[in-house]
Amino acid sequence: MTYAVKEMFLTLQGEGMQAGRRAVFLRMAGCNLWSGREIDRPTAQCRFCDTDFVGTDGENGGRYAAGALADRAAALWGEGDRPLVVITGGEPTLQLDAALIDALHAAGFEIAIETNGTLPAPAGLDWICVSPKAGTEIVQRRGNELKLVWPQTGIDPAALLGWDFDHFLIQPMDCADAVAARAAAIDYVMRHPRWALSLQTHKLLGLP
Ligand SMILES: C[S@@+](CC[C@H](N)C(=O)[O-])C[C@H]1O[C@@H](n2cnc3c(N)ncnc32)[C@H](O)[C@@H]1O
Ligand SMILES: Nc1nc2[nH]cc(C(=O)O)c2c(=O)[nH]1
Ligand code: SF4
Ligand SMILES: [Mg+2]
Repeated sequence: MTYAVKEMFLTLQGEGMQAGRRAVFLRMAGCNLWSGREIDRPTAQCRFCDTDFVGTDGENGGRYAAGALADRAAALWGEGDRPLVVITGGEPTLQLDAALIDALHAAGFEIAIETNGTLPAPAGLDWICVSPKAGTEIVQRRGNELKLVWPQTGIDPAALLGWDFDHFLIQPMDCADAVAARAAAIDYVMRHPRWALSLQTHKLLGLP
């Protein structure tokens, strides 16, 4: 079994409740809600994606076996305790399995995942962030944080509050009208204080 990796790099977690932590980002190739081709964006299930997850041509990209992938992540982490890997994509649940989780744990990592929630997250993860997309069926209804990109039509945040998450976050959509999206997100949180604002701080900082 090998994993198709778009890119892997060391940065700060930019989003959510763990924002600011040093982390190795492991971006898996491919997604089940969009092909990643611009020509398909208008008809995709998820149309606001800010990420290139096509192919394996990025920094440290390629096809890896579990042990080799964990070794490369550990090399990127280098020295320093509390190593954290954030597995994202694309949609990481298309590929992530027990063998890779075991290899990353054996290398000493805490493992966080960023997922759209349409597929079950495998057992053994240390942090689960689910980011629901309007019009999709979410099967992963428990985790550490639920991070809703806003505004999205066709999804009622109030209906998500019954799910089993510790944190409910609203993240402004990065889009042509990002100023309006930010205002809408602030307005939502001000009127619904069970939600907190999540910013994409890496973009503000010029980090990957
Ligand atoms: C690129 S996705 C990859 C992981 C997974 N496929 C998902 O959607 O959660 C990583 C995170 O970025 C968020 N995101 C994607 N496009 C965005 C945008 N234009 N503005 C704000 N957040 C965005 C997603 O909702 C998700 O929380
Ligand atoms: N720095 C940084 N933080 C992030 N948090 C979630 C990201 C993602 O694309 O999943 C992301 C990302 O792409 N970069
Ligand atoms: S589900 Fe995630 S990776 Fe897939 S298109 Fe949407 S934001 Fe991008
Ligand atoms: Mg990103």
